[in-house]
Amino acid sequence: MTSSPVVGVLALQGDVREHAMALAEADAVARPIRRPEELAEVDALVIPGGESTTMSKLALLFGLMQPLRERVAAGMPVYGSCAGMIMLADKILDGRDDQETVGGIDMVVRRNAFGRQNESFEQAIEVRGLDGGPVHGVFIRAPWVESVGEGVEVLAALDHERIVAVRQGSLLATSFHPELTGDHRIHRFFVDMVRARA
Ligand SMILES: NC(=O)CC[C@H](N)C(=O)O
Repeated sequence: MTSSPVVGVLALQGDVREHAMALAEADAVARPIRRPEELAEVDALVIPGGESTTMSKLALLFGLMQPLRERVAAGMPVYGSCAGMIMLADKILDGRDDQETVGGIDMVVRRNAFGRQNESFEQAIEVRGLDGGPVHGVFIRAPWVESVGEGVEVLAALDHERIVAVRQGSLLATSFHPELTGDHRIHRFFVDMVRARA
């Protein structure tokens, strides 16, 4: 792909603008996505942070859940941060009973895993495959990955224990919010994944 890939940002809820700006910095064309027709037109998608229960509800209401699953099954690259990570999990813990996910990554993700004492915090994180030193990890009522299946590559873990970044094929997920830091390396990494696939 020589021209810039078109990357949608799921715009039902959450920090859409920040991701769109980070994608633009990473040389992608960003577009907000609210309808299935819009989803059909993008090369890849970012699912932002926000509230996964609300996002799930709105995705069902807007008729996006099934098209999202179909595009993921067809290999569309997707990056999910925080609530977006939850949306990409095949299985979640501590979700709402009626909460659905898009799925695609063979992992079990626990919502709000860091608990009350640690609802929001920041920590430097070494991410596999990312040059230039650790990223500044911003965690806001963040999930962690409780377990992963064989095909999932662990890219980062806190204290060698809590998994906070994973990749499975063309799907990427982080517990933290790189879009809030001004460091666009994660978005660039994702846009490179999109280019590599084209
Ligand atoms: N910053 C976030 O995206 C928080 C995620 C939120 N706790 C959820 O369950 O969806």
